Amino acid sequence: MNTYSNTPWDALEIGMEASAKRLCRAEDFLVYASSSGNHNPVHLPKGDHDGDGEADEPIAPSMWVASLISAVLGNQLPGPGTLYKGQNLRFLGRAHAGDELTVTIRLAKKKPELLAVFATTVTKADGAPIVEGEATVIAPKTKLSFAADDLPGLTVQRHVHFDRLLELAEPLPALPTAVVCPDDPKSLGGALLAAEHTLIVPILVGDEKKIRETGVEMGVDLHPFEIIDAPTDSVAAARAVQLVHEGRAGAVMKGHLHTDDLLRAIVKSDGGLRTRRRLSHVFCMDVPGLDHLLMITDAAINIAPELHEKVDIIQNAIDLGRALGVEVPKVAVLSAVETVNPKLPSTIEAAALAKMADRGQIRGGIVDGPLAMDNAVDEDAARTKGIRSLVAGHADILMAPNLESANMIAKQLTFLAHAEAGGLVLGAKCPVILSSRADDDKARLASCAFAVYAQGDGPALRASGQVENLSPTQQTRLIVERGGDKQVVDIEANDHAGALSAILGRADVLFGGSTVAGVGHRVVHGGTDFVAPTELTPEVIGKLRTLEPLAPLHQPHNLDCVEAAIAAFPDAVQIACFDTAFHRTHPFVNDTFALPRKWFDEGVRRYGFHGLSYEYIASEIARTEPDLASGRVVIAHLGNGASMCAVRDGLSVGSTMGFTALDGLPMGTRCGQIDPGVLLYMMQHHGMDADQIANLLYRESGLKGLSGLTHDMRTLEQSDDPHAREAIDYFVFRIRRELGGMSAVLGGLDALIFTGGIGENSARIRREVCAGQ
Ligand SMILES: Nc1ncnc2c1ncn2[C@@H]1O[C@H](COP(=O)(O)OP(=O)(O)O)[C@@H](O)[C@H]1O
Ligand SMILES: CC(=O)OP(=O)(O)O
Repeated sequence: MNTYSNTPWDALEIGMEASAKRLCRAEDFLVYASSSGNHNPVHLPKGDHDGDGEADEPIAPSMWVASLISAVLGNQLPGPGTLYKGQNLRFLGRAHAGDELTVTIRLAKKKPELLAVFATTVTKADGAPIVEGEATVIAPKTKLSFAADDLPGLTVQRHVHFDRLLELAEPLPALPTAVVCPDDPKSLGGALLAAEHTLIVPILVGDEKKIRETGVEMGVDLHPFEIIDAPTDSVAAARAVQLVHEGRAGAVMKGHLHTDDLLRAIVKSDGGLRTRRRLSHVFCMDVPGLDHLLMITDAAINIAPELHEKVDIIQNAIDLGRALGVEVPKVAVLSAVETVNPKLPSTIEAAALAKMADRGQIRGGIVDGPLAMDNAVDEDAARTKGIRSLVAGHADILMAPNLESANMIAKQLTFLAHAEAGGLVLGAKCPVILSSRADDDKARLASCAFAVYAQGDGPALRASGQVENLSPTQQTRLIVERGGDKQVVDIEANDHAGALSAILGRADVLFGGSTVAGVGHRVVHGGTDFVAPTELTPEVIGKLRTLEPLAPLHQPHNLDCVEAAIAAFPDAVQIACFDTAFHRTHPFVNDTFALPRKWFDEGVRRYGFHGLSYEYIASEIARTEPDLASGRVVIAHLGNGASMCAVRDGLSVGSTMGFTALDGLPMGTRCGQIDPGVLLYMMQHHGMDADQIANLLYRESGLKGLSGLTHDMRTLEQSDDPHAREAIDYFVFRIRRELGGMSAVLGGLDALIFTGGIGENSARIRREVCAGQ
């Protein structure tokens, strides 16, 4: 508590000084406007000072700045008991929100009858004075002190989080949205308002006559909008669902129809928008005074969810939180108390949910419970109760025990704490915007903005491409895909540096006008040192170069590209993501060779590769097949390089590739698993040196070596040559053998997933691998 005491008139001495610093905040200007009644827009956030239609930065009201002088006089010198007699002011400059101001007063004169005259100045951080003047005060006669914290707190009813999200969402691509039955002014107005703010492109689905009549009644022009005539509510809902299937809509918005009618079309098992996730509703609330968004779930759909349903409800909310920019959302599973009590079933479920999250059954956030409302959102309450938790006091998401309690929390916040609420239904193939008749414009816009975030997968892909046939004997080609349009361009390039410069040459055509802020690189080998994405400094590049002998087909080219990209974009941040990193959760038995220990310690171990591919697949499993996220999964990445990975609970527990990307499955030109005795034989009986053996194993073996024809699976599949057939048979045989071994390691198998050029495209290989399984 701040206690101030004064200096009575008798003790004041000429030259005495006091000062205070104060950061100007937009809230201060709002409080001033409210208490003084001065609503001059130049002092208000978002005010338009010059009438050009654009919001200007608010200017601190001069009398508010001057009031800071009175604070120093009243609190410090002379302090409590001081009364103004007069103050003259000269305003020399202006302050804005964000400026730090320093107020200084200096006693210039003492006069009879307790009068004291102070020179007063207010300066900005750069020392420039913005106010100068002189204060004459009646100083206190006797010693006094007071406690500042005795004042009541003030909360300004602003919704800064929504304002910020809307500002950030408006420049994003507008989301094509099927608006179902917008045939009353509220729902049509909400859709048109969101379109005006470039959040959605509405497709109006419903009774066309009624929609047009509503447009006339509201005096709005509906020409720019597509209207799809659907005579009844249920036909309109079904048509909206169809628009999503056709890829024409990325969200559905409820208009003037019963929520049940809309949801019935969405959850329809045949042709609806169901995923394996349960549908749930999330309220996102901007609560005045709270420094972050607060999400509450489920206040609208699941009445009394059971444990497994709560898993989906939490996961939906975490996914939305992440889409809204909360990196690791903190989830408080609420009950009436924060200890597990068998008489309160919600406490037992909360504890189970927290444990499930620890074990990876809920992902992407931190889940803790049971927590009571006070210690979920208030740090002091959590501290007082001695709760040690990353969530307590800081919850982003409140998971309520049931619909009634969630609904009450959300409504209390809206109507008692003046929160603004937007909401979405999640868990379907696309977000469903459910606004309520009570929503104001900001709430409606926020719900649409949430849908834009929920539907966007972070940064948008503007173009992709690859270089093919990088060899002196073939015509090298650059293939670029952009918005469904594919272009194939012949390029002059014999090596990776040439290929990269061809790519960079196109970058300007593709992204003209944009600057490159960052470049992400796949780097195959991270060794023991690099287990997470790492910025590529000269020192890091040096260390990665030492790993080139362990991945001669990849590492040197990866690093050549890094250096070419640094030269092309010197100001961009360059990040390496490692193929080995995902496998660092392997148990020792997978990673070691049965060699003397010193070799393991020196880094001679099974690293495993294709980790970026496996990590992506694992994240997609969690997103699209949550039931499998904690399952036993084998992923077969079958491309020119080929390997398999055993995944349990989303983590790699084994890989067929080893110290180098040679081991395991046979590949396009690599041998895969081989008896090391073969290499000794080659050295001892054929006099082959390391380079010759490396060339044989990396470039002349695998499908190419066995078939004697080509490394390319497409050509082998079309060939009648028996050696081609045998090469494919060997490929399939080794995959099946590894699959058996991995299933044993996992203690069973819940799913086998294929990826890579062969895995994705060759139905024949998939069929032969799975035959009889
Ligand atoms: N339709 C297809 N049928 C069979 N194999 C295919 C098909 N399309 C691509 N492939 C094979 O995929 C392999 C290349 O896989 P890919 O993952 O693109 O390569 P990389 O490992 O070099 O990234 C080649 O053997 C190619 O023949
Ligand atoms: C590690 C590896 O083999 O990679 P790729 O499949 O790209 O050759």
